[in-house]
Amino acid sequence: MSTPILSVQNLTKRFGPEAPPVVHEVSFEVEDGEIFSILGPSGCGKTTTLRCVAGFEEASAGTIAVRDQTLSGPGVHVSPDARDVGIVFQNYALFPHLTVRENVAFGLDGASEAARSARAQEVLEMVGLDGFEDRRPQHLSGGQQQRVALARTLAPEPDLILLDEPFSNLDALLRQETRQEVRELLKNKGMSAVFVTHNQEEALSFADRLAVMRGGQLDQIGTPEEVYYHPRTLFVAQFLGRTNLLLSQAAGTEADTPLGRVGLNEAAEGTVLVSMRPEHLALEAPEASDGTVGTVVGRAFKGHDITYRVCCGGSEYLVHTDNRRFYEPGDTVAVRPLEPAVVLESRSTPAEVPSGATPEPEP
Ligand SMILES: Nc1ncnc2c1ncn2[C@@H]1O[C@H](COP(=O)(O)OP(=O)(O)OP(=O)(O)O)[C@@H](O)[C@H]1O
Repeated sequence: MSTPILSVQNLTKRFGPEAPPVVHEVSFEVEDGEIFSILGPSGCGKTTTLRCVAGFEEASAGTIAVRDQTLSGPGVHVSPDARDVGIVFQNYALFPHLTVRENVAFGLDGASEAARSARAQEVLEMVGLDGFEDRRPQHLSGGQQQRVALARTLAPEPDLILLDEPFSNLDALLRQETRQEVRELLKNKGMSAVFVTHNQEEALSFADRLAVMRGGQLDQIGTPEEVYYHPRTLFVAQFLGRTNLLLSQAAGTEADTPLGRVGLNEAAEGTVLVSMRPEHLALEAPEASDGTVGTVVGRAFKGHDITYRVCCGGSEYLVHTDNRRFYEPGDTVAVRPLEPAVVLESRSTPAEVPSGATPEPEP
């Protein structure tokens, strides 16, 4: 396999010799051309990890290498400006007194002014901002400012770019559009990126792979599909979207759950907590199903699909279905699992966690 563009091994960062680590033995690798996201709740250590990679923070332990060059390690700390890494901050940090073109040309050194200006122009065209070169940043929309910040980072063609919550200042529609455009741009240029966010949907739709972080550690690394459909911990299962938890008795690759006997994604024994996404359950007419009988207690119609809340055996479950068949609150239905349940390695003992639908993930 080729050398990863970024390799972070056992990175630990503490602010003060006696302070507890805010990043603790974090390891991950980013392949060439890959968009990698670090996803986690506020305060879990995402920005600190990114700042260590950029060189703004000195690692307390562990190593950081870009291609074959060690940037941080025992006795090594390469300064930020000597790292071939570009960074896009949350607030864009554009210079208000410079034009868009000047902002982009600012980071290009070595060349003549004419050459820098020409390069800035080229990158501005690439991000769809030709025609805006002579404006000042405050006369641009949030999405356009975002693209100026990105153009400024792309102009020196760094090996790797780091993005810290880059879309957080944009409204929902603009955020979706901008991140699609940025993703296409990075992919067209074959650039590698590490992108930090607390927004689940953003990480799932923007990244090729993501790491879920909590309390300074990485719980799981995988593709969006892997972490969403095969969460390894209770935290990952709950943080990535709503799910149903089922306290179950496992015997090999099957378990008795409150929704009947189901297959498991991996062998387990004894009392286990398993997760089943709402879209992996079906609602059926009870007379034509061998599913678990329950009562519809709520329904959220979303146009293309419907989420039902169904009460079975005293617990409420979420079932996400297409809208070919309608049920009303009060209807008797059968709930049938469509896919194997996912065994969670919960850090809390399963008995503390009741069966049923999880609440809305934060934030
Ligand atoms: N310079 C610093 N000195 C002391 N503590 C710090 C410093 N910078 C960050 N921290 C602490 O480290 C922890 C992790 O912060 P960090 O900014 O990395 O989290 P985050 O996951 O990026 O959060 P957010 O999404 O809110 O930005 C927090 O408890 C924060 O208070």
